[in-house]
Amino acid sequence: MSLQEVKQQVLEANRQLPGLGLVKLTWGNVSGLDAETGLVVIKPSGVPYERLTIDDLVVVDLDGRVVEGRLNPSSDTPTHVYLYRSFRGIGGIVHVHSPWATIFAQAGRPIPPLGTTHADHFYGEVPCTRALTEEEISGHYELETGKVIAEAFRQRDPLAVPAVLVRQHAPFCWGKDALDALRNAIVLEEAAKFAYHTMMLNPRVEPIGQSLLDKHYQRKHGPGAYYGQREAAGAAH
Ligand SMILES: O=C(CO)[C@@H](O)[C@H](O)COP(=O)(O)O
Repeated sequence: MSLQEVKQQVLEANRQLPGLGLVKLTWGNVSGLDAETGLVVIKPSGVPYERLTIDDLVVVDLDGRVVEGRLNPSSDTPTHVYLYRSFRGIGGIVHVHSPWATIFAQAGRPIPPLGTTHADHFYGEVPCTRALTEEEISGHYELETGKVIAEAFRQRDPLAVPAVLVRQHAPFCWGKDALDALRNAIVLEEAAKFAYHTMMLNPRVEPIGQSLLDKHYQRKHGPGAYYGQREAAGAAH
């Protein structure tokens, strides 16, 4: 994918956020990585989505330095570039304040796999990070947010569970590109809503078993994926 194509995808994904109910005002941002150049395209800070144009997007390097663009990049840019450096193989990141996932983040609770909706996209629990320390909050906050996310994935595969809840903040999701990351953000919000109500209805509910988790995750992911049409096999749905 060329840098121009990454820009187009990042613009499209950012502009879809409000209509999908994933953000209010400007409470979110999407970025995409051009693997060929190692450059990241990200939304400008504080610009309403409906006014966003491709020329407003900002291009930064993997250290977060602006290489193209007349506007300030998203305030969360240090978090995005830290995750691109930490999680090999991801090509898009979405940060939103979607209500149900944000409720879990504020409560400091992970989202357990309670059903196949979850299992189709996340191979296990979606973790919640620890809270940032006073020192981390008063330091380089957005960089420290990236570090606390990476810390939560020391024993997890970020490609198998492409989402996290940042405690007392909100979710970050990722994928093979910006639109794939957006799909994961959509599913995360649904999984969070279903999990919240399921646990309210049945406080003793247990996570699904390994066999159902394997079956549903592997229908859409990996060499044996058979969901959808052949040309889309392996693509996220
Ligand atoms: O997490 C937050 C606010 O809590 C941020 O996501 C902003 O709400 C979006 O910032 P910009 O991308 O517009 O700088």
